[in-house]
Amino acid sequence: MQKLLTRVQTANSLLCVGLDPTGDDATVARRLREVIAESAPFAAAFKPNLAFFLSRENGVALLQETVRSIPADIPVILDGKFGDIANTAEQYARFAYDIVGADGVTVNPYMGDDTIRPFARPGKLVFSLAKTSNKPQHGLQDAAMTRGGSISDWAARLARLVDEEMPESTVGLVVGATEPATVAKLRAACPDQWFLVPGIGVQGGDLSATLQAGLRADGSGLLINSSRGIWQAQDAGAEARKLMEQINEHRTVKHPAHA
Ligand SMILES: O=c1ccn([C@@H]2O[C@H](COP(=O)(O)O)[C@@H](O)[C@H]2O)c(=O)[nH]1
Repeated sequence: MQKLLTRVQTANSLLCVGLDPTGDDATVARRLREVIAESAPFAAAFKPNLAFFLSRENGVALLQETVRSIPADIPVILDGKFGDIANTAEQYARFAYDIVGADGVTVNPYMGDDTIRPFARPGKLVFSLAKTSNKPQHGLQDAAMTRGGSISDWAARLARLVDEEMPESTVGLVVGATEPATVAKLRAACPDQWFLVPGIGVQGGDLSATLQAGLRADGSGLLINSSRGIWQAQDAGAEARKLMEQINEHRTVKHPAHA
């Protein structure tokens, strides 16, 4: 957590650079190096998506090499959406933290509290799926997560669980930029938590509305992810800088004290 806070401050950025590498092996290795080097100055965090590495031979080695090549002061969140019973989750946690060297993970809380607990190690960042960006598919998700009340009740319950049982780690939420109204509800329910926000760019999320809905009073608390938008750009550095600046404009407008 401290690593994230320090990085957000020194880079003055809330941009999370997603690494979803596509292409043949030689292209991918070169492009990963380019994207990381060019976008690092503007990145608050990097988010490699596990699926894009596991789908290649030597994917784990490529992931380890990728994480090693990211500057040590920039947090790496392994997007694995891990979600299984406790003893299995323990194995995933070992993989993410000890084998890959990630600073944080995404988890899928569908199976219950014990899917999250093994990831809650001191200093690690755990982002639990809350409301995902794939809007048309929300029927099942809503049915599961709002069974006992609203999505805000669900988020408040998670925040309580974390406070009481996992105080040594930081648990945030994954909330899609495709539904800014839900971002606002979740921010009201969880005023202090960090939100990891995918869904801008190709998925059509509304960056401006999401920032207005989700920025905390201190102008922080969101990590806005872009994967394909940066990976596919002619100039990954220019794209990352542009996004970082767009995000910061909103921080300035909403929170003049943080200009
Ligand atoms: O709700 C979610 C949770 C995770 N993702 C992941 O984020 C990136 C988004 O990629 P873009 O190319 O910027 O659309 C990708 O790795 C997803 O698996 C998400 O999109 N929505």
